[in-house]
Amino acid sequence: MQSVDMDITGEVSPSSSSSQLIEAPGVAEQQTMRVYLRVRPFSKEELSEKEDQGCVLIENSQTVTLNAPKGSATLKSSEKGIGLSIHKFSFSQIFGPDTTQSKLFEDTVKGQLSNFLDGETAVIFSYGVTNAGKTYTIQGSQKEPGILPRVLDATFHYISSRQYKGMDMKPHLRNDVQHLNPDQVKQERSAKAAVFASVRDECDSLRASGCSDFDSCSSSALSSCDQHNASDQSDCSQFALWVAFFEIYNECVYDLLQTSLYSKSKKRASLRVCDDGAGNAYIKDLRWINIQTLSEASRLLQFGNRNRSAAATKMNQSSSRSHSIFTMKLLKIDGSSVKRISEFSLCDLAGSERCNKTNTLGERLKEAGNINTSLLILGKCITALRNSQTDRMKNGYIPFRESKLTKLFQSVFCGKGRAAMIVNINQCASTYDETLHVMKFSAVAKQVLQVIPDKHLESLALCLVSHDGKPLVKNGVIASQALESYLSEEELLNEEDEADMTLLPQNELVGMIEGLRIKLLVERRRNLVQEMEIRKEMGDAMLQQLMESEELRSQQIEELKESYQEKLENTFEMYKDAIKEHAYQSAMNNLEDDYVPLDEFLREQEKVEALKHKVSELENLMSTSVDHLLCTTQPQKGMDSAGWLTVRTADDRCNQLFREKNATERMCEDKQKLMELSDTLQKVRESFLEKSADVEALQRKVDDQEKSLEEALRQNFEKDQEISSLKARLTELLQKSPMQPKTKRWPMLRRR
Ligand SMILES: Nc1ncnc2c1ncn2[C@@H]1O[C@H](COP(=O)(O)OP(=O)(O)OP(=O)(O)O)[C@@H](O)[C@H]1O
Repeated sequence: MQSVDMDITGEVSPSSSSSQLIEAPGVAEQQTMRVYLRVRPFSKEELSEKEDQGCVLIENSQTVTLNAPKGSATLKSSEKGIGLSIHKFSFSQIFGPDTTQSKLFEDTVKGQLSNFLDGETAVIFSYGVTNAGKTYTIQGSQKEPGILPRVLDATFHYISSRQYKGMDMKPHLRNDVQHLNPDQVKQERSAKAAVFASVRDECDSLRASGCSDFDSCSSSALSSCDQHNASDQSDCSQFALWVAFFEIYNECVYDLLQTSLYSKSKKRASLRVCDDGAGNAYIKDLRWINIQTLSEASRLLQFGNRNRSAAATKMNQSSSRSHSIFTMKLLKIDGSSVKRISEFSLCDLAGSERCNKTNTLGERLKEAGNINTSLLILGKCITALRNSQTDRMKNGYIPFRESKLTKLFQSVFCGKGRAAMIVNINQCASTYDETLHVMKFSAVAKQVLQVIPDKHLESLALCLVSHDGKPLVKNGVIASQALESYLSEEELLNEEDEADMTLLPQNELVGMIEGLRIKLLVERRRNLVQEMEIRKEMGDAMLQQLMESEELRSQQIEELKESYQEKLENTFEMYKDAIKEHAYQSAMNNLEDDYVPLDEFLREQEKVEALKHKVSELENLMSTSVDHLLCTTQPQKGMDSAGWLTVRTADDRCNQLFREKNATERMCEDKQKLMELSDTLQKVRESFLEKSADVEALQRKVDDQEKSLEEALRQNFEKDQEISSLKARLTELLQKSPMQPKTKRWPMLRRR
């Protein structure tokens, strides 16, 4: 069963169309934030992997339907009755897979570009999951240059003959200009030359290999910009274009145009985001380079990209995990003064899906958390802006200052420029759930109203704004409540966030800030003392608690060890006794009656053999004697006394033989008995061997028991050692603890 969800924001109504614009002459202009959708085509690999499952259906130029494919979490949830399987969204304009880069530029950025050339500030976010085409949209390829080369090309086309060649006026802070002296100009030129020198060789080889180089990009798409600004051509102003390229990775800002960045040995330094004293965030020490041709711009972009991927490789990350931002500042110069500065930033945001991955660990977890933070805060800011705009009574806090990205573009969201978002999606079934998340985020962004003050009425005076972009000074009077929230304790203690106070132009403000600085110092000192006291107290209490629990634990372990040892010893003794008893009983049962020592048995056997031998000899002798006797004892007629003597002798001999025969028969009986005895002995011997095998098996069992006992004792010993090393470490840590006054550790201590 499928159900249809019509997003509140997705309903196609005249009010939500791209052209929503409320304007009154001389008054601020209001319009919803432009959110465009770009659907990239399938790659060959994706088609062969059957990623094309009709998940994305473009209904018309403003409405798109997402159908959850098989296996997606969305479909599974909808089958369980949670959520829906079809979602409809509307956008300012939708660009299908066949859209060319030039068409995208024409329909999305060209308006922003005109405003930029006209003196306004603009920012374009390229948002989406990894591999959705964000970088392709911003940078493009050599054949199909993206938005950035087209904006640069159009800008150079616009300022062509009115290029300001001197490099003595340089962007400073967020909206200011610094006038450079000849020495500084020289330094500026040599710094620029150094960057180009290091990138020249590589660019030549890149060009030779046909890699991305928008130097040769067509300028046909830009002709209408000239017409739009035709009126400007008439005045004699000149223009200087300065660019910066940086990335935000793990909530740290890195300059991508620093030559030292490419060094393999050096750890790249992160830059601070500061406040210019007028409520505008700027990146301190960010390198701005004055460019005068498209070729220079192309080389800088390549240099930055190379730095980005080199840093990414060094840190084993993917460049898609950082936000990369290319910013242009256009200075309109009249004689020796700058009439206005406009800014155009293109943000290639990190892949949004990283926030949802839960199987990340260590560095990756931190990275995912930080990407999550800045995208989440961007989402929170956009939602809070939308809420505070839809509910007039609501004056909620907008967390711009919670991430570097939103802090940098706070002023744009608060009406000092125009923001637009190009949402990039692929149509792959495997990334459907992430794509849906992106679409939901975009739907909220599309509801944000942008209030653009009429530039002619805009005051050139510096103006402090609070978190939600509201001025802190109204008609020269400081809104004390707003100021309290602006300088909250949290912010005061955040060293990274400190503003460059000395740069404020108005004396009263400087005085006020000086007062606040003194107050801050006093507060800090008080906090530090308090912190040390509490730390000491907590440390002592913790140490005491740890010692006690440690003692208790050692006692328990000792007792446990003893009881185990006793149990094992008892069991061992029991086994030993049982085996002995068994062996003894078996031996006694079988050997008690029949036991004949082996030597005796062998001697008896020898005797038997000797007797056997003697019996056979006697038998032979007897048979020969009888035969002889029979022959010789036949009474013969006329036998004399000698003959009778012979007969008598024979009788004697016969008697002797008879006696000998009887003796032999007795011996035979003896032999028989001995044979029986031998058999019995053999049986006893076999049974003895069997019992011996049993005894051996039991012995082995006992040996095994002994080994496991030894193993248990060894483990106990190792645990003992571990406990003592932990004790030592704990003591060491506790000794160190009170010496490190880190405020950020307090929540942990409090939890305990
Ligand atoms: N509109 C398009 N037409 C043709 N190819 C495109 C289009 N959009 C993106 N691609 C191609 O898709 C691939 C991914 O695009 P890309 O690198 O711009 O994505 P990404 O969102 O920036 O990814 P990551 O977040 O990883 O940097 C690239 O090979 C790119 O050339």
